[in-house]
Amino acid sequence: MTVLRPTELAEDLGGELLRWLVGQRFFRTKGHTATAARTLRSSVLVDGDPALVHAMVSVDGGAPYQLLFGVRDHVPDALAHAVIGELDGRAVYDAPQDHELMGILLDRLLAQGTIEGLRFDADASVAPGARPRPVGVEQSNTSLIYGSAILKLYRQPEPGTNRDVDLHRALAGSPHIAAPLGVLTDTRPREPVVLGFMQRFLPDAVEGWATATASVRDLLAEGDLHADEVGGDFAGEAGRLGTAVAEVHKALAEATGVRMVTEADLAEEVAAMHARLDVVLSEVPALAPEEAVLRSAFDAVLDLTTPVPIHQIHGDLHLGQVLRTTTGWILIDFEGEPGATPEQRAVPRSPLRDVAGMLRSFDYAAFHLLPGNEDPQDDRQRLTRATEWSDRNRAAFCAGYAEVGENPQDHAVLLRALELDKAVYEVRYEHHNRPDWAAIPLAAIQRRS
Ligand SMILES: Nc1ncnc2c1ncn2[C@@H]1O[C@H](COP(=O)(O)OP(=O)(O)O)[C@@H](O)[C@H]1O
Ligand SMILES: O=P(O)(O)O[C@H]1O[C@H](CO)[C@@H](O[C@H]2O[C@H](CO)[C@@H](O)[C@H](O)[C@H]2O)[C@H](O)[C@H]1O
Repeated sequence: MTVLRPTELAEDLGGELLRWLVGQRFFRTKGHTATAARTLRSSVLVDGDPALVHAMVSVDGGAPYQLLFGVRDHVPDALAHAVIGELDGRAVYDAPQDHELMGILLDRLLAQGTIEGLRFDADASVAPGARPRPVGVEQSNTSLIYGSAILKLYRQPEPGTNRDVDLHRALAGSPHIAAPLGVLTDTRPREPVVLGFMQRFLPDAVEGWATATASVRDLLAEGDLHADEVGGDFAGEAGRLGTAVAEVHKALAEATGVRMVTEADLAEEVAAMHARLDVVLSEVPALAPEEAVLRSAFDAVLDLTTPVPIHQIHGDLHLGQVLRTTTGWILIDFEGEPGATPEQRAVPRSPLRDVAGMLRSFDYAAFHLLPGNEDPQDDRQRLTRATEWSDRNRAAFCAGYAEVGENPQDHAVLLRALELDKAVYEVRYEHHNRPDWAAIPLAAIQRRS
């Protein structure tokens, strides 16, 4: 049985596909109307009922998205929510949600190596026959768990080398990463595109955000106790996390090279901070009162005289990018700064940028339960406790980091500028994605500026 017209599946689905796409978390151009989808490349990976079509689809001429379409005569109830549209009486749906098709896909790739231009290079330990399940957490790409392995399908993969894969390989052997197991590549374009990355799945892993926010909830529930008195105190974990991040930085510096920052690097960094602020100010007027203080915090970096090393870093570090396992902290997702071009992501940066990202995350964890509280008395008490939690864990993280690397607090001017720059980024992110949370980074800027 052949599948509809795979080379024009996106065009044939038309408005139905665009409506579905704009509602997906991986759709990057939020706030814009999508008007036309074009199939750049497609392959039929499974033919029959169900069928599986892999397609690279560009929306309004932008960088293509990796889409996997399932096609069935009758969609079972369990997949009804994944349906995108209907063509010639057959339902077309988001195939990563179909464990039957995703299981067949892995088996085919493992058996043949390359199928319709898609090549899977996998470690011998990846066994066929596993049926996947979804990760079940919010994410920017789409990951599937196949027994002891997890496969991340990049939804908007870039041509050329893939930073996530490269840095995991550079860190091979580190106890703070999940071991790389395989790479799925689209070999058809002149410059191959990494479509997927398989890693060891850590079944005992809990996201840092979940463990940190559980601790905050404990504290806020016990209004009369201090952060160091409640059972769920997080400071020990924050310290160990700081040490793990410093160890990853040390390994990255050794594996990818390190040099001292120059005046030109600093000037470029500061110019980028101002440019980001310009954009956010034009979109979020509530930030305007903080403009002068922010700009002077950024400019202070130009006068730095203490030497600062720069090298490849994680680039997007926050509590959602670290997993606590029974053997310690693991860092995941080395794709780098969100929204940046591959060239910008490849630029060596100060490891303090990652530290700043994590400090911002402690602040988020501490304050995310506060907005919307209507009792002003209660508000003051909870605000005090949240501030205490944030200060305690930020300090513990830096102390843990200083056991291996330089003490981040010895670089107060740069750290402050990087943290404020991250908060400015977050104001925009929240404004577009979670307006109820925009108050969290805004309040942080007001407190720290
Ligand atoms: N090796 C792993 N073991 C266990 N869970 C993992 C692993 N890698 C990722 N996860 C889970 O999948 C989620 C998404 O992974 P991530 O690489 O951050 O994807 P994305 O780039 O789509 O955000 C993580 O937050 C975590 O819950
Ligand atoms: O999912 P990504 O890694 O691409 O990151 C984006 O989404 C994050 C939210 O999931 C967002 O992070 C912000 O909120 C977190 C709490 O949900 C907090 O821990 C982070 O510190 C804060 O920056 C991130 O900014 C955005 O790029």
